[in-house]
Amino acid sequence: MGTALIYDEEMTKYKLLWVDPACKIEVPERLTVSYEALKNSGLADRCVSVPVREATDEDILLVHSEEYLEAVKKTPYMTLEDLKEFTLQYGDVYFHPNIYHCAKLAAGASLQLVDSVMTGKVRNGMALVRPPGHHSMRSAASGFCVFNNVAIAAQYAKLKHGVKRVLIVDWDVHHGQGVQYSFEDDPGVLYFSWHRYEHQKFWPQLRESDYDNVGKEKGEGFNINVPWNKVGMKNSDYLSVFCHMLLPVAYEFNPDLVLVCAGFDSAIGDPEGEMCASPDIFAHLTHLLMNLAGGKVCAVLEGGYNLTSLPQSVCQTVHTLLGDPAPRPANLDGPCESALESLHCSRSAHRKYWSCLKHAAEHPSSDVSTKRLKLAEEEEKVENGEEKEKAEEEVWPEPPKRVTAPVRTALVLPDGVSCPDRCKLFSSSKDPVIVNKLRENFPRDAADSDALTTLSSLVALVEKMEKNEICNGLALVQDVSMAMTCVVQHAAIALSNRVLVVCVGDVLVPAHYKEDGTILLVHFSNKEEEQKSKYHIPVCLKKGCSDVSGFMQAVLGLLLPLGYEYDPSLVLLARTPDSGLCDGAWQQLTGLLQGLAQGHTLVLLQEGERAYVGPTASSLLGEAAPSVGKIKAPLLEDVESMEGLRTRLQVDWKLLQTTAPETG
Ligand SMILES: NCCCNCCCCCC(O)(O)C(F)(F)F
Ligand SMILES: [Zn+2]
Repeated sequence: MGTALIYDEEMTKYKLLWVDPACKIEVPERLTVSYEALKNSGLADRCVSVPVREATDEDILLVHSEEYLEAVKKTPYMTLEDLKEFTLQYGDVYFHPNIYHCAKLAAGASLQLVDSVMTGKVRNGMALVRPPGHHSMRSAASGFCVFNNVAIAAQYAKLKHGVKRVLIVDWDVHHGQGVQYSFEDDPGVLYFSWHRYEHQKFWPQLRESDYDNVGKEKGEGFNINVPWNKVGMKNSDYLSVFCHMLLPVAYEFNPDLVLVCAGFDSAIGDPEGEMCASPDIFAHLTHLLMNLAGGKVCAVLEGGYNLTSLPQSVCQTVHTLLGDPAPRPANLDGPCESALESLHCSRSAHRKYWSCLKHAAEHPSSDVSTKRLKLAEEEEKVENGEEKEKAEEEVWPEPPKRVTAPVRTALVLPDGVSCPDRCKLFSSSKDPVIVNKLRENFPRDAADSDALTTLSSLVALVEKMEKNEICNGLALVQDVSMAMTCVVQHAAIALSNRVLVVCVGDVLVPAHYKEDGTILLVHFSNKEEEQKSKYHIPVCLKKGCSDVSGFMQAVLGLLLPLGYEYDPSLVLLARTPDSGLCDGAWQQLTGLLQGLAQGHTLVLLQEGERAYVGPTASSLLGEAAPSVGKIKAPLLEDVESMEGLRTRLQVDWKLLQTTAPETG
């Protein structure tokens, strides 16, 4: 299934008609440069074009009051003076004779997107709209927003498509207070937002945007705020919050639909956000959401004011929605102290609502306030001192070209095993160089020509992946350990780069691999094992991988952060029949890991597990993994051992941190 793209140039036909410094950044060019970038890169033509429609009164009244709608209906007939007058009653927003029409199109576009995804016409999609929506409230416009596009879409999905649980991820750099107000008492809508806050000094300067606003009544726990109390947040800060806050809760919530308030003012260069995350981070944020809700992800444009980073971020998002592997993440040097502080506070505030956070360390409330005071004082000093250079002058490298490999998924299968469609059967040309090298390294197995054939095919496959001629692969082998050793040896030498090896079940890990960081081995099993070193990490789950909750929490909170920080050029994923891992969790793992190494994932399955060829291939082809259902509380002893592992590892692996290091 494809990716919908919803855009209509009518939404560029309104603009600010008077002088207002607060609103001048919201210009029609935001939409035109974004759409042009999608056209010029060929991405638009790869999408399914879905037309906009006007939201009806009924649609709009799902969120807004009649009096507000009636008032907005009058604006097309207002004089300039009346429009100015009308605008004064709201904050940081402007009206225009054509904005009501465009606001109906923006909301209608979001509903068209929900329809296309919920009816299975497409798998996911993006709506490029203006005016944006997430600030507008039941009876008020705010922050360039007139109707709350995403809030209307969420209510519409519940009403028209019987969706029970909607996850709204708001990665715009401003707090979507309008969305929070709409759903704060609704356990059927989980709203997650990070936003520039600076201890309530940044617009809209609301006390209820802080981390302790968790929702109310039946909606308690279903509103997550992660305030950024400093500017300059980077890729590591964003990935940390996804891995340690959003994703664990999202998997526990188990949504039927994911809506994204896709604002890109959280990217580098934006005058509003003043953050430092690079545009390609949105490829990873999008990828990390795509195995939720069976892949039903609807991204709706919100903010984004730098006319260079905005189109780049939009393209990164659409590339990933189309299934193209994400580029390797740029310099992840660990979250900053302020981000860890916010992450910790948010996790603590939600401890009692989410079992995945139940063991998040308690945060003594006292020292937050003193800390807050201290930080605020420090900031005063800094501001008066140096002149902040303008965000517009920031420069950053163009996101790397995302070339799709000619072959997506290649399979090495023994005779008689059928190859799933859309996969390419692969066997090496019995390259004598490879065969001879194998004879040297595997004298005992050299006799067995089948093994030799398989191994030489594997080595040839890894070489094709390295050249990006093939994206990912799967092999059914007699002996997973031996195959893994062979690939590891070859990869470490040939790739002269880094290989992440993920073992599920009791695979005999390559004994003699070097300790030089060319291999990072993460081994999931139910056997207590001493952690050998920084690069050999045993993750012990009491009930092994049959405990989906423990396994998924370990994947999200340990494996993903490790993998991102390690930034391998190849991911080798091996499982053995005894692993006990269920299909869903296995496909989630295979799906999530494709966010690394430009999607170069090689899966090794034991001969006897040919039943896994199909499901694994579908995940390698980029199909969303089936949901694993509502994640329950992991076993206490598993949580304790994982927290212990995290504490030991975070010295070397900064993306594992979830709390600010204790400062004096
Ligand atoms: N320095 C100018 C002050 C601007 N203050 C208002 C900011 C509104 C942000 C709107 C947005 O980006 O959140 C949306 F997604 F809604 F468009
Ligand atoms: Zn914004």
